[in-house]
Amino acid sequence: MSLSVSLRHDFGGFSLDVDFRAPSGLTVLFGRSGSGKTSVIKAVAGLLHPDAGRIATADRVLFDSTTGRALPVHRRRIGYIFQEPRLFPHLTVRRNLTYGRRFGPRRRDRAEVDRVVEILGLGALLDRRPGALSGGEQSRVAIGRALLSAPEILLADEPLAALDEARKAEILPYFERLRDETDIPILYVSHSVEEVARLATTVVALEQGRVTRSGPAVEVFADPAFSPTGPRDAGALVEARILTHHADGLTEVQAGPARLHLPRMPGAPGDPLRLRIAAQDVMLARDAPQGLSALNILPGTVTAIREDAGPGVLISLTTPAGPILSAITRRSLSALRLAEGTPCHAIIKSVAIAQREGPRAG
Ligand SMILES: Nc1ncnc2c1ncn2[C@@H]1O[C@H](COP(=O)(O)OP(=O)(O)OP(=O)(O)O)[C@@H](O)[C@H]1O
Repeated sequence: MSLSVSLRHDFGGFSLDVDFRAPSGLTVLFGRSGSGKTSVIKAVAGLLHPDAGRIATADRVLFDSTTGRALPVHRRRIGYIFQEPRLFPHLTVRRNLTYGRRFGPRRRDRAEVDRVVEILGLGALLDRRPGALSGGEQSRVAIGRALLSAPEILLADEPLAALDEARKAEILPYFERLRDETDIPILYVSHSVEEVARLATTVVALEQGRVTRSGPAVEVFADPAFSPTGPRDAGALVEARILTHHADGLTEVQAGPARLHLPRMPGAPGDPLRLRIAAQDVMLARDAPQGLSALNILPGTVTAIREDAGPGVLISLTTPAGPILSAITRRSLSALRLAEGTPCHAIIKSVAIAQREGPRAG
């Protein structure tokens, strides 16, 4: 299932003109405050009538300005997760979850409730009222309620913004499970690079009402032109799987045909990991280095160079582990005579690799 969004709208002082596809998985609408993220979400939900455009899933048109079709909000089959949980304080968790839906005693209904309760780890909370839940638990109930509205699309507008770091860490794994275990497209608004790096299957970057970059998260993060908070924070994403935990405290992972060593990670052999390798933590060498303390050395080829004002440059390279970014100085760029197509070696300090894609919740 996928969602395609094409819309134009003029607010007077601000205009929105976007065109993107959200395949199944989690698509992060990413951008600064005022870039138009919420307006896009509202248009998909039916709360904003764009001047022109078309919004459709594979089998349903929600809005089409050329035919005049505009499904009302309640017929769009959308689950909406807000920043605030907005639960009914006088109802139990169970009744909050099923509110507004006629859940009968049918086996299928019960199985659906059970599945959502399991995914979100709500089993022990069902008879409590929201007042007796932590902020993170309330958020999980709100996510469950959105899922149980049988949505074809899930919209989440900065769902973690109101939570502290500990609560965010508690909820993130549940979004990972939703992404991996449901096949509805999830449109997720965020301006946090960490959330995007961790959750996004697809990234749609917005600036002043326009899409500046969109595509699979791994490709977008490997683009040296995509450094939303400046080159200092640039970093590539690498998809990997745990191979072995070694006795000396290192975990060995497989990334494509390459193997990397990282500080011990929780998780079992076979578990997937998404690694973020900061460009600042990757050095480059023309020849295969010898006698270095760094454990991870990958052969690569330069694919793009971004030079801005200032002493730093960002280099993108293809490696067997996937695309990697490296931040080096302009001086090193000329000393190493790097250009597109130059073969070189990326040296990654093992401690530079962070961010586990789990732990599995529930
Ligand atoms: N109904 C409206 N009338 C006029 N201008 C509007 C309206 N709704 C939004 N805008 C303007 O459109 C721009 C984008 O707003 P939007 O809420 O979509 O941004 P955002 O990226 O979600 O921002 P934030 O991260 O702060 O929530 C802003 O400049 C806002 O002032």
